[in-house]
Amino acid sequence: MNSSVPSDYSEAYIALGANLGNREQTLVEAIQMLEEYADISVIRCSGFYETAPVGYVDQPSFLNMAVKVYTTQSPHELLSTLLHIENQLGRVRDIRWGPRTVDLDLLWMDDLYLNSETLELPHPRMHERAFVLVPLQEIVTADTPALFSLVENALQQVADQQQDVRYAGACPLSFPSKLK
Ligand SMILES: Nc1ncnc2c1ncn2[C@@H]1O[C@H](COP(=O)(O)OP(=O)(O)OP(=O)(O)O)[C@@H](O)[C@H]1O
Ligand SMILES: Nc1nc2c(c(=O)[nH]1)N=C(CO)CN2
Repeated sequence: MNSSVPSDYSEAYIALGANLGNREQTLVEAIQMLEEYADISVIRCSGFYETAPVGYVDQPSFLNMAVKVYTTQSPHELLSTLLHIENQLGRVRDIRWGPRTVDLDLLWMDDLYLNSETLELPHPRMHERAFVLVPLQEIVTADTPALFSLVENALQQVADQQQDVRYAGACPLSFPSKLK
């Protein structure tokens, strides 16, 4: 648990990915849409990473990144927010792990372990995906020790994937704090 998070707020980490359309613009729009919620404050944003598709490989390469937010939304509310933003940005679900205009996954929220029908925390596949771990490593600090160690350890396990994840530039957004 990160003791520097303002009281009443949760700390959450979100992975973003896109491999259809104007990927960079869509990812930026998704972050701006998150920031428009009065009860979500984007704290930190990784750079963009060009990544080879994993799982279903016959599809274009992805742009991936990760953001850290503070929020007073509950985990299920935040998941609904992410699904709503995906829909607003034109996400269509057909092939599992297939091409998408945008994907928003909730990776971690405080130090919660959840296993409900619609939400698992931490995200059950994050530790096996360099396209998640490399951007996440950019924004996680030792103030969040459980996540920090998870990322360090998991990255060693996926060292063979690291050539499939290439830094592609800084996030152009900055976030004046909305927190009181
Ligand atoms: N931590 C989580 N973050 C996002 N979705 C989750 C999470 N845990 C469970 N889910 C559920 O997974 C469902 C499918 O999500 P989605 O279509 O984005 O999967 P995917 O991105 O194709 O695959 P993957 O889950 O392997 O990343 C969501 O509707 C949601 O209910
Ligand atoms: N490189 C990359 N591969 C993927 C991605 C992704 O975001 N990036 N998302 C998937 C489903 O969550 C499946 N495969």
